[in-house]
Amino acid sequence: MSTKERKVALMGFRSVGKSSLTIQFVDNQFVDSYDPTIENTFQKAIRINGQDYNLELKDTAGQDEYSILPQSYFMNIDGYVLVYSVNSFKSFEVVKIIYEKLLDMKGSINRVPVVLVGNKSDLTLEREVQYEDGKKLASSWNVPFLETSAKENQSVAEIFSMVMMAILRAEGSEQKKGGCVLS
Ligand SMILES: Nc1nc2c(ncn2[C@@H]2O[C@H](COP(=O)(O)OP(=O)(O)OP(=O)(O)O)[C@@H](O)[C@H]2O)c(=O)[nH]1
Repeated sequence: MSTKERKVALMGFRSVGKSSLTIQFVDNQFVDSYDPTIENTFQKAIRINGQDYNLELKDTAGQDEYSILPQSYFMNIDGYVLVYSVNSFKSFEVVKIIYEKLLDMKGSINRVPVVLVGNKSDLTLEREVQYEDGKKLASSWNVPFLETSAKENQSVAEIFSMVMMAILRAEGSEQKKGGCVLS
């Protein structure tokens, strides 16, 4: 079977760990230093239910509540990973604003595959956003939710299998049987 292409953008406030999650997933590495992203694209081969995909990941520059999102964040993107960090209430507020902007741009958000991610779950003493708050927000959007740690490689691969499953569901091509297998 031939390889298919899907494109996913990671969005969220500055320094929530978008690059770290991407690099952990693509290269199995965690870098402690902080280097703000302008924009980066990564590729990863992924297999879901026996089908090979080339997943293109667009690691965007961090946004804030005032950011005007460029057209390129909406064109040709199949799904979105919206990231906040559990030690930043501000980043949780910003992710809500980004979602609203996506909704405005995409129109029919119900068909736009989104996964909500609360990263830096290892920072237990600095936590400002509770698991339940993330869960509630995701439920109100009707999207999957995960808490992750790029640092400890907790639930990182799951983000990308979840977004792929959401994309396939939206396309109506999800296979009814069999689990989701990453390789
Ligand atoms: N403790 C902890 N630190 C993390 C985690 N993920 C990222 N970091 C750190 O947080 C800082 C920012 O991470 P980045 O991955 O650069 O964040 P970003 O969202 O890509 O940032 P922008 O490029 O500004 O949008 C870095 O110092 C990372 O090492 C995590 O899961 N746990």
